[in-house]
Amino acid sequence: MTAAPPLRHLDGFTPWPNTVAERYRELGYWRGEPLGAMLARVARQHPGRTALICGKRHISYRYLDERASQLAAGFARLGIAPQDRVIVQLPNIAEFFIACFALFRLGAIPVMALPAHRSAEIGFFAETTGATAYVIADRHGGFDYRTLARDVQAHNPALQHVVVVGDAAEFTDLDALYTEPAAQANVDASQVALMQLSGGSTGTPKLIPRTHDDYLYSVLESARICGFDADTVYLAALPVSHNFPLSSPGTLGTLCVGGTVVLARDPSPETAFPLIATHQVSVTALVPALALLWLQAAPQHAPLASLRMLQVGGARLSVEAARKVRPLLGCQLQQVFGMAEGLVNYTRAGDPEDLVIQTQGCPISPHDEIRVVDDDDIDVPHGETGHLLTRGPYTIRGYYKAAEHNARAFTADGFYRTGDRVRLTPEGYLVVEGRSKDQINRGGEKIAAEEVENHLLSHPQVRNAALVAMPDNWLGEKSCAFIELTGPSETPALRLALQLKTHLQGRGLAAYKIPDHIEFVDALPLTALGKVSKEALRHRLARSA
Ligand SMILES: O=C(O)c1cccc(O)c1O
Repeated sequence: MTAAPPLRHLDGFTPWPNTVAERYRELGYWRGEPLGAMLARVARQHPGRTALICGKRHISYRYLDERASQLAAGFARLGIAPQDRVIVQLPNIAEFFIACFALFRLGAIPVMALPAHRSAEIGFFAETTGATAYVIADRHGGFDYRTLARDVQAHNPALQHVVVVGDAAEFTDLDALYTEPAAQANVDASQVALMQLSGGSTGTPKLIPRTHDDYLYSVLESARICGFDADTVYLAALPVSHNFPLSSPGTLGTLCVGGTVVLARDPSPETAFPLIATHQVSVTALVPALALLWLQAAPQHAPLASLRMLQVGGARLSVEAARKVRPLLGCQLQQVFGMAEGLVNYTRAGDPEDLVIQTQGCPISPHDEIRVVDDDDIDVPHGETGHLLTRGPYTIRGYYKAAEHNARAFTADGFYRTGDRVRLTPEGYLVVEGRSKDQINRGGEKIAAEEVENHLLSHPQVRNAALVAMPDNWLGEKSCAFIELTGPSETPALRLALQLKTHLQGRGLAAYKIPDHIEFVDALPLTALGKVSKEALRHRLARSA
């Protein structure tokens, strides 16, 4: 016998301090079970049960487990090795799970891109992670991802393999990769399993490394808190790579207890309601904007009799909308306040109606540490509003390869500065009152203001730009860019605004980040310190609304 080599963490990953990690293990939170092994275990328990429903395909646990192993062997043959990063950008189809579990089994690391991402985002992920492969569907939502892959590959020679579900063109056909499984890799559960994406507030997106141990703990505990079991039928309506539908408890939370995941191609009532009826869906998750759409559509449709619970998260749900969930959809509401960096809060079954409607729930774990502080990091009295700081068994200690940013985003003793402003109720539930980070939450899609401003500044006619949130009845917030030009322009404002949007598109920015509204100003208002006053700009928007 040779001794196991000493554990080496991925470069750019910040581990928990050893003593803290030991405590999480002693408590049984970190089980040492990699995500790939979790699937194998559930498949042994429930081989014949349906794991996934994707269109007409019903995929059993046995089949999912086999396909994941076969694809892992195929990925290994391509040369994908443990800890290699692989960008996964797939719609809600079964291959997302087969590919992710294949990578988990190899100890390779899926980077969870969203279908909406374009060359600016994917190029950044490729560059930052040094990914060697990129998994896409040929087309989805009227967009050809192979075109995007060509573009990204041309700029990132390390990205050797593009693996395609569907018509592969010159690339590798995912279906051709299934191979007889070889010996399984030995995956250490304390290693990075996947990378999630931060909504962020900085000039470039941030990547969030999550380990098998911490992610599975959050998923298993979420499943327990939310009452998921083998009879749960979960409808994945939101994009499955997003942290909420992936892990809170989401699709992984369903799969870890032997339930069934129904995949919806899109979250519209027209698509989702028939799926709920046909497959007797018992629970699903939405962002508030979609919940409003469902509430509006419900009276025109047959009752969603099987639906037991609707989870709403990603942005603040209004009290008025929250009150309508039971009368109009006939199910229980659960508020979910979470973040891909870790901390997730749920309202609980059996909570008084008021807590469910008025709060965003309480943390998963008794070992989630919560602080509510003022601008000087001093704790405010219980019940007062302040900045939310947190650390715990599934909250990261650092973004991937971001030492400089990490020094600001975390306290010296490892608390993550969430950028959310909250207060605690007497019961210890959180109420989100706002945020201190420079971000726009557009119906659950987070936009980092600085990122968009940088892209705007690349236009030759733009001297300065400021992106701020604009209240919107439907999405909660939309984005408005205030622009100071380099000089007088001959072009009419409307035409210039369109040119700026086209410019951003041309830079490969995801559509949700393109400003909804553009206003030209002679000079951006400044604070006493000479910084652009976003406060003044927001005021201006409120006045003109
Ligand atoms: O990122 C989020 O908004 C989010 C919301 C609910 C639950 C989660 O896990 C999340 O990451």
